[in-house]
Amino acid sequence: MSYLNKAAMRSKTGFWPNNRGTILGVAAFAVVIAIIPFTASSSMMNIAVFSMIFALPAIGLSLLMGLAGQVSLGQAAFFAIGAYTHAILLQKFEMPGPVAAVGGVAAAMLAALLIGLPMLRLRGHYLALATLGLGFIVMIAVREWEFTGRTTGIYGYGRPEVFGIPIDNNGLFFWFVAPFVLIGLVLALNLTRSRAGRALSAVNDSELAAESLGVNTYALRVKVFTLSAGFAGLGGVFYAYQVQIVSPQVAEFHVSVELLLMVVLGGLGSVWGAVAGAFIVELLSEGLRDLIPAIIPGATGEVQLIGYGLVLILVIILLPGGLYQVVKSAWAAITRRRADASAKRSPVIAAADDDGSGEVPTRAFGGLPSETTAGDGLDEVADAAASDARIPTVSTPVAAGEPILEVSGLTKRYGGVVAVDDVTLTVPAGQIMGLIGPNGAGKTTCFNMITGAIAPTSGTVRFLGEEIQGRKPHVGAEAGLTRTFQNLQVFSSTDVVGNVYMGRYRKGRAGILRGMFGLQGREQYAHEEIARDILDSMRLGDVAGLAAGDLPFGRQRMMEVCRALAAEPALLLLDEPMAGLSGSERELLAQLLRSLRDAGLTIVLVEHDVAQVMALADSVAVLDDGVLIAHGDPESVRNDPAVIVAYLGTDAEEAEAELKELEDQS
Ligand SMILES: Nc1ncnc2c1ncn2[C@@H]1O[C@H](COP(=O)(O)OP(=O)(O)OP(=O)(O)O)[C@@H](O)[C@H]1O
Repeated sequence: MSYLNKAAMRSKTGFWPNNRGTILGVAAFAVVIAIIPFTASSSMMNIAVFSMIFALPAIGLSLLMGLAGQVSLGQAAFFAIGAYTHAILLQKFEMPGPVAAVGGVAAAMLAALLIGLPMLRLRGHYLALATLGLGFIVMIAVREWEFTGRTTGIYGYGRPEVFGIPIDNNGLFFWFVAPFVLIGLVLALNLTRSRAGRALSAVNDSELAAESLGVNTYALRVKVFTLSAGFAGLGGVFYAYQVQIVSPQVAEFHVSVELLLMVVLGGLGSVWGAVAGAFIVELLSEGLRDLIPAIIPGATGEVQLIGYGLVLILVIILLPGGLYQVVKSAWAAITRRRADASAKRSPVIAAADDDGSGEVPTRAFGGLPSETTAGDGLDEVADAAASDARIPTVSTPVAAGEPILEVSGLTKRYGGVVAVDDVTLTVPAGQIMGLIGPNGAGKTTCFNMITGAIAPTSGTVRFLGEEIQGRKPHVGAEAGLTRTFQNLQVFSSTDVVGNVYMGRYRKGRAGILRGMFGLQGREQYAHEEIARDILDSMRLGDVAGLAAGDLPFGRQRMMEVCRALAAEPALLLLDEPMAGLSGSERELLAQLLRSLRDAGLTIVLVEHDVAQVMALADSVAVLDDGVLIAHGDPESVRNDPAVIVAYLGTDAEEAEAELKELEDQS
């Protein structure tokens, strides 16, 4: 099910989540929060307060791990920085509570920014290692530094007051912290559904594809890491208030493990899961505190870590998706049962469930079942498409015939292999250029260098007059250079329309803040409409709501083309877009490409179907062993002896006959 809920987006923009289920969930949570202090015992109240406090860093960690795909093993460091800064500002500088609290959150965010700026440039697990290191540094620093009170810590700064009322019991403190958790939860939920949140999910699925649609992955990750630390810092502020003493214990490794456990137990990628995880781990921690000394006499707090470790291992093995997955599966089972029941009642739906599986195709328009295999029913729709296909908007920043892409001396070496050797080419605007060559000729490497997926060994790439070689793919994408991939790069965590919606990224403006405050509903809705229109134009409207990973290969390829077109590119690089398509799908795509070219779009087409390239392209460039051996109009390239020999590895006359035969066959 797509996050993009049209009706909800039409009706609502603003702070509160724009999804009925979420609003109900938040309202129910608010009611539970209101009731707990009246019903819980004093020991349960204590657990509830700490659950609320730790829910804040857990929400932050859930955003970082679930959304941005980055692991932090030192969330406790930011929690501790928040707690210490708050306590120091209160006690040593006698600042008012709210100012000290803002200082605590700001200090945690600043520390994250300083760590994140260098670390998030690196790929892999560097952030996890850096945050682990930071955790130890913070713990040792506060333990050794006179200013932070060494092992004794900071204390004697008094309890908070709200409108003159001292917050001096667990019930009041629970209500004091609860609104912040509730607001934090709503902000985080809004973020997961926002343009920025969806971009982060896309980055998790395929960083290359997301970058190629204009997503600056580095900047987004730094922002989410900083935001995540802000949540941790706020948790630290409340912790300092609640325990009334901030000592080095707060920065210990086991606090980071506890937070990690909350997020994993709740379910990575689910903000609700992080909050539920906080309650469960606090209960578990209380249970282990009693259980472990009973099993192992004389056991200390360190042994409790073993308990956490065991639970973490068990969850990863038995419940890799955490509680979130359990709830999701249960909900899916309930809705399936409901669908079964209504199918029995409705003869129309029963007829649609023709395989008797009980699974009725979703969004089945125009009589096509949604899970068609490549080619099923497409012959007719391809014919229909010939007359009524709507053309996605294209941008035409330069006049037809003017150079839009200039590649000069482009070279890529991998050790002794020269994948691309001194290629110089100019692509004029408003034309289709075919880039062909035998396997391993260097076509994809050329695309990768032009788009920034890899840096050239030497040479320049100018797009719209700007040199972009060696820059990250989002730089070219922002300027209107979009591509598809030979090896499909599907955003499998979302549905088909969600994939194409991501193509609209460069046309959107809403950032993380607007996303968190839900101030982008209209923009999101408009982009979803465009995404659906593009899917319709490629006859994929019937599968818009399906999980992208469930589509047959050919339709995934078409979806990638739709996604690239959604970006309204000025230059579109297509890497073997016809591979795996049925005959009718190829025809539909060829037709679309012609129409797009006529509308002003410049296209570079890498394709093994030589006949299609010759029929479609205004000019053809031929690579062989990384060297550009021919470039010109299709007819002259077709008859170029060097091309014939390179392609077929035989003498020119024989090769020409073979080529003709191949073309006839295809
Ligand atoms: N990362 C890499 N490391 C080493 N060699 C590479 C790397 N990537 C590509 N190559 C080599 O560079 C050459 C060009 O590869 P490339 O994938 O660009 O060719 P291609 O024309 O796209 O081929 P195909 O039509 O089969 O997709 C090949 O010899 C390939 O083995």
